[in-house]
Amino acid sequence: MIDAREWSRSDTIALLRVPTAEDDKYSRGVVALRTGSSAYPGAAVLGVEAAWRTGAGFVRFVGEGRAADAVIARRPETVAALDVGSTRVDAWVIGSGTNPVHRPWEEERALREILAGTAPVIVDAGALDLARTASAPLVVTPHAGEFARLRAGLDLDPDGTGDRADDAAEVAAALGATVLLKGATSIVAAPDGDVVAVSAAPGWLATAGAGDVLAGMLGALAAGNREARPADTAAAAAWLHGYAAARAAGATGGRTGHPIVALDVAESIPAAIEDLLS
Ligand SMILES: NC(=O)C1=CN([C@@H]2O[C@H](COP(=O)(O)OP(=O)(O)OC[C@H]3O[C@@H](n4cnc5c(N)ncnc54)[C@H](OP(=O)(O)O)[C@@H]3O)[C@@H](O)[C@H]2O)[C@@H](O)CC1
Ligand SMILES: Nc1ncnc2c1ncn2[C@@H]1O[C@H](COP(=O)(O)OP(=O)(O)O)[C@@H](O)[C@H]1O
Repeated sequence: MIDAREWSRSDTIALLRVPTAEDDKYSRGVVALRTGSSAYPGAAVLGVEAAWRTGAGFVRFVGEGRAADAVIARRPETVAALDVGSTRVDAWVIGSGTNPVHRPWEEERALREILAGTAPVIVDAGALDLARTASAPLVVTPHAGEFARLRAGLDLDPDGTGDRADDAAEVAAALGATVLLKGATSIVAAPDGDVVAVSAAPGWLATAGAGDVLAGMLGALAAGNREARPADTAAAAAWLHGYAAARAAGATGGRTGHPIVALDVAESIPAAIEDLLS
């Protein structure tokens, strides 16, 4: 049984970058999201909002129709187009708000190209089935239901051993990728066998769209920390996500707090970062 180390507030602070006079919008990190769909346009909005609020210098959205319109209506700072061409991308986010059962072949081809690239890719929800085909550095972000499906796709017992750290480490080794297994306590397993547990979040965070917010945050942290280990970036994103949720819910300092929605978490990220840096 793996003994997962608990990820801390100070571990998270070490991954937060304060921009300097030498920075520009590109050096702060360019995130591209290929997320959302006509069925789930909101997931695209949540991820884009979270990426901006986590401090990305440039957020691109790849898509069209309802999702692209909703993204631009909420965040006109975003550059939306049908592809990124040869422009710089420091990290990709794919899969949130998509369903592999309804994936057109052009979409699948584009996702496979991203997964064959060199920039790190955050693989969420409806793109998880493609993770095993990737050569790019990956962080996969399944919830418990998606994790069981991911294991089945790797010919592993979907139920695992019941020990989440062991089970996540097994998937990380099988994929050669970092696994962020979400839950009340999230587990981050690196392909080298290192496992940490992240438990900064209040129960109020169990709300639809919270995972879409996390994917956008992780994209921004990965884009801004290109030298960091993907597992450290993933753990820092999960901790900051939990802390931003606690702040949004008024559940810090031992207080019980109140209900929140996913967009509240994204909006609370800047103040959460300010707290950590002061
Ligand atoms: N506003 C938007 O646009 C939003 C868009 N979204 C997008 O929707 C898409 C579908 O994502 P999804 O997670 O809702 O459904 P799916 O992956 O099909 O699995 C659901 C089944 O898995 C099981 N299950 C077991 N454990 C579980 C757990 N811990 N957490 C959750 N489920 C768990 C459980 O089975 P049960 O336990 O009920 O038998 C459940 O019935 C995806 O693209 C996502 O990005 C959402 O983010 C919402 C906001
Ligand atoms: N009981 C809980 N306490 C704290 N955080 C939780 C709890 N349940 C889920 N979470 C967190 O909420 C988020 C839910 O993500 P996910 O299931 O992907 O939702 P969605 O697909 O609707 O965006 C994850 O970050 C997870 O760690």
